[in-house]
Amino acid sequence: MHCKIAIDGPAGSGKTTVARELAKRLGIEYLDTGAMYRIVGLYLHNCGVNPDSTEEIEKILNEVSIEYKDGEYYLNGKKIGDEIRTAQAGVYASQYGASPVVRKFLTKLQKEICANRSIVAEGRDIGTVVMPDAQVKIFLVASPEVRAKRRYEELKMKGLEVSYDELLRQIIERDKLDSSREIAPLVKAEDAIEIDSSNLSVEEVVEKILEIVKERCKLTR
Ligand SMILES: Nc1ncnc2c1ncn2[C@@H]1O[C@H](COP(=O)(O)OP(=O)(O)O)[C@@H](O)[C@H]1O
Ligand SMILES: Nc1ccn([C@@H]2O[C@H](COP(=O)(O)OP(=O)(O)O)[C@@H](O)[C@H]2O)c(=O)n1
Repeated sequence: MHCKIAIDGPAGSGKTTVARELAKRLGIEYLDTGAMYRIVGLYLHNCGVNPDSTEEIEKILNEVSIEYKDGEYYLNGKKIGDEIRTAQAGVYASQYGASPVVRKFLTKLQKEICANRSIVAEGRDIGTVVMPDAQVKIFLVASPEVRAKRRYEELKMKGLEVSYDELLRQIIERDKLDSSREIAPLVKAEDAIEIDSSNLSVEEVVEKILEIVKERCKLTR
């Protein structure tokens, strides 16, 4: 039986770090759905598409192909790099991620990737929309200040010029956008287990989730 693990939560709560480590230890696939929203958001922004225009978005997405191979993403055959990891790309992902057309396009792809395999998928609507039948659903949270500090350290390490205050403002704005949008909002799934990582190390979060996985997925590792 496949083991499906959904990790949802706001920006900087630790989803990517924890999901990657879990997938590695369990020897199963991993999917970062946020990267897909960043790819589409950045592309639509660069095409000058109005986030509110369904027609314009539909027209562009009809000519877009996104592939996911061995943990790498390709947009129209071109491998995606760190250009999607900027704070601004996260803002575009949020802006265009509120469009029903973008969500339909990406959710279909995400469901195809998650089908018929054990996988750890992370994002905002995995436990509610992409993998509602996941045996393990985690809602990973942390205070906005802790999340902004983590994102600040992360981007600084990448050599990017960032301001903590600006990151905090963007994180609070994205939280609001993500949780208040009409379609597939960031909400805790009824059967999700909430974990606050504000005062936990990565290892402590991973261990907590592994315990739940072993119980629900009957995995030995
Ligand atoms: N529990 C934690 N304690 C300290 N730092 C963390 C923790 N979880 C994640 N981080 C760090 O915070 C930054 C953001 O984590 P990330 O996994 O990208 O969050 P998300 O995917 O939820 O946006 C990364 O640099 C990561 O190493
Ligand atoms: N399943 C998902 C994943 C991301 N997103 C959107 O994409 C944005 C960027 O997602 P991300 O996971 O890369 O962002 P971080 O949490 O890493 O900052 C989020 O703020 C959401 O607006 C979404 O709507 N649904």
